[in-house]
Amino acid sequence: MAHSSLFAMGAASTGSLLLSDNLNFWDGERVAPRPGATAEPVYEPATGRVLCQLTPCGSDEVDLAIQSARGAYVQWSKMAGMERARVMLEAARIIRERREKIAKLEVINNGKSITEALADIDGCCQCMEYYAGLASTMAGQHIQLPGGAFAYTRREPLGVCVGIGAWNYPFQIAVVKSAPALACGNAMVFKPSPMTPVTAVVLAEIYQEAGVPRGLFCVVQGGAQTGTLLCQHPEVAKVSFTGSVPTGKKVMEMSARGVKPVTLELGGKSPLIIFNDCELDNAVKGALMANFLTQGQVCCNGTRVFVQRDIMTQFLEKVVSRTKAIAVGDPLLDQTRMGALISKPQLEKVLAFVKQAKEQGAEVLCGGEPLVPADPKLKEGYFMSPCVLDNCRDDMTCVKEEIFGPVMSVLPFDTEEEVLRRANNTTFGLASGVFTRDISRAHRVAEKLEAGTCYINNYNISPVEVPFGGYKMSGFGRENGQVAIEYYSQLKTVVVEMGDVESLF
Ligand SMILES: NC(=O)c1ccc[n+]([C@@H]2O[C@H](COP(=O)([O-])OP(=O)(O)OC[C@H]3O[C@@H](n4cnc5c(N)ncnc54)[C@H](O)[C@@H]3O)[C@@H](O)[C@H]2O)c1
Ligand SMILES: C[N+](C)(C)CCCC=O
Repeated sequence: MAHSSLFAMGAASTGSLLLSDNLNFWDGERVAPRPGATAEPVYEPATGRVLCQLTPCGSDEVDLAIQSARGAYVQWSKMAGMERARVMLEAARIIRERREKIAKLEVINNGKSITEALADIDGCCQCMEYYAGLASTMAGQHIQLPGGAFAYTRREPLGVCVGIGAWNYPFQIAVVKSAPALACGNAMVFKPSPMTPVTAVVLAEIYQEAGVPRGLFCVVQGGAQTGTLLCQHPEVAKVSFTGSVPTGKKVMEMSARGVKPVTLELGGKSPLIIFNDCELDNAVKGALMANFLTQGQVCCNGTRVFVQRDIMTQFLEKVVSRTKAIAVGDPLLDQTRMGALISKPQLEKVLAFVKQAKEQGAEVLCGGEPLVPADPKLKEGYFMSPCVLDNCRDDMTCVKEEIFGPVMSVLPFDTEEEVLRRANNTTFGLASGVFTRDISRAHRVAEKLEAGTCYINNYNISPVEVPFGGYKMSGFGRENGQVAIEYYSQLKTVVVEMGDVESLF
C-alpha cells in the first residue's frame, strides 16, 4: 500500500503507534519478509514499547533487491540529467508536503525532539533540490590535441550503489546518500540501522511516487549479516557507509576484496576551543549545540570543550545553568528540547561513561542521571539528564572515547599552541570548532586543526552545499556539496584521432 506508515501518523502520539507495514522495498513496492524468518522487535525509545517487528533480509532477498535496482539503473542511467532532475524535484516536493508526518514517524522511531526532526526533514528537501540542480549541470571536458585530434571526458554513473546507515539521522542519511547517487544516474540499495527501519522505506515510496523507474531505490532491512551480504555482492559498484569505526573497517575490508570504492562517515571525538576573547554567550550556545543535539548522539559533536583558563568560571556558570534548563521529555511535544536515547543498552553505556568519569576524577556539574519524566507513559523510556563534566583530563576515558550521549567534557587550557596539540591528540578527525573574536587566530587555528570540518564561532551547522566528512579514523570521502558527485561517478576519457595513425611499427 502506498505510504501506509504515513497514513497511520495522523492522530499518532507518543506511545500509541504500532506499525505492521512491510519494511522491505524493491521492484517499486513494499515487500513482506520471507516466510519462516525470525523477526526482532523494534522499540519506541520514548516509551520502551515495541513499535514494529523487523525481519533481517537473507541472501535471496538481498539479491532480489540488487537485481531490481540493476534493472532500474539501465533505464535511469540513460536519461538526461534534466529528466532525472525533474523526478528528484518532485520527490523534494512530496517530502516537503509530508514533512510533519515524516518527522513524527522519525521521532517515534528515533526518540529525538520534533523540533529537530522537522529541521532534519527540511534539510532533506534542500538536499534533494540541490542534487536535482547538479544532475542537470553535470558535464565533461573537451581537450584539444595536436593535428585536430581531441579528447573529451564523460562523467558516468557507477551502477548499483549500496548505502548503509546509522540510527541517529535515519531519513537524512538515506537522503544524503541517495540524492547524489541518483543525480549521477546510479541506483541504490539502502540498509537502515535495524533500530530505525521505518523512514527509509517512506523515502522509497516517495521516490516511486515521484516517478523513478521501479527498483531504483530499494530498502533491505537487517543488521550486520545483511550489511555483509550487501558489501560482498559482486554486482554492487560502491558502498557508502555511515556508522562506527569498527564496522567501517569491516566494510572497507569487504569492499577492498571486490575493489569497490567506499565512502566512510565514521565516529568522532571533536574538539571545541573557546578562547578568552570570545563572545561568551555565543560560545556557551555553541557548546550546547555542539553537545546536545539528538541527545548527544551526533557523530561530529564537539564533546571535548577546551576553555581558556581565565574564563572557565564564567563559562561553566552559564553552560551549567542553560544545560539544567533543557526540557527533557516527550519528544513529540513542541516545547521539548531533548528526547530519549536510542535504546536501553545505549542509555546504560552512556551512564557507565559518566560513572567511570567520576571514578577517574571528573566532577559532575549537572545531569548524568537516568531521568523518569512525570508523564506515566514515558516511565520505561530511555531518558537521561544532560551532563556537564568538569575537572577533566586528556587521559580520561570520557575525553578519549566517543560516548554518543549528552555528556560534555570541559577541559582548561592556557595557550594556543598547547590547545592545538591537545585537540589534535586523537585518532579521530571528524569536526572541530573555535570561538574567538580574533579573525587571524580563528583562521590559523582552523588550518592547524586536523579535522574534516572546522566551525568558527558556531557549531553543528551543515548546509547541504557544504562538504562533510572526516580526517584520520573518522573516515574518508565527502557527503554534501558538489564534491559528493565525484564519489558517485567515474570519469571516462574518449580520445579522438582526426588524421592518419602514425605507427612506430
Ligand atoms: N560521520 C558521520 O556522518 C556519522 C553520522 C552518523 C553516525 N556516525 C557514527 O555512527 C556510530 C553510531 O551508529 P551505529 O551504532 O548505527 O553504528 P554501527 O557501526 O553499529 O552500525 C552502522 C550500520 O552498519 C550496519 N552494520 C553493522 N555491522 C555490519 C557489517 N559487518 N557489515 C555491514 N554493515 C554492518 C548496522 O546494521 C548499521 O546499519 C557512531 O560512531 C557515530 O559517530 C557517523
Ligand atoms: C546535521 N548534523 C547535526 C551536522 C549531523 C550530521 C550527521 C552526524 O551524525
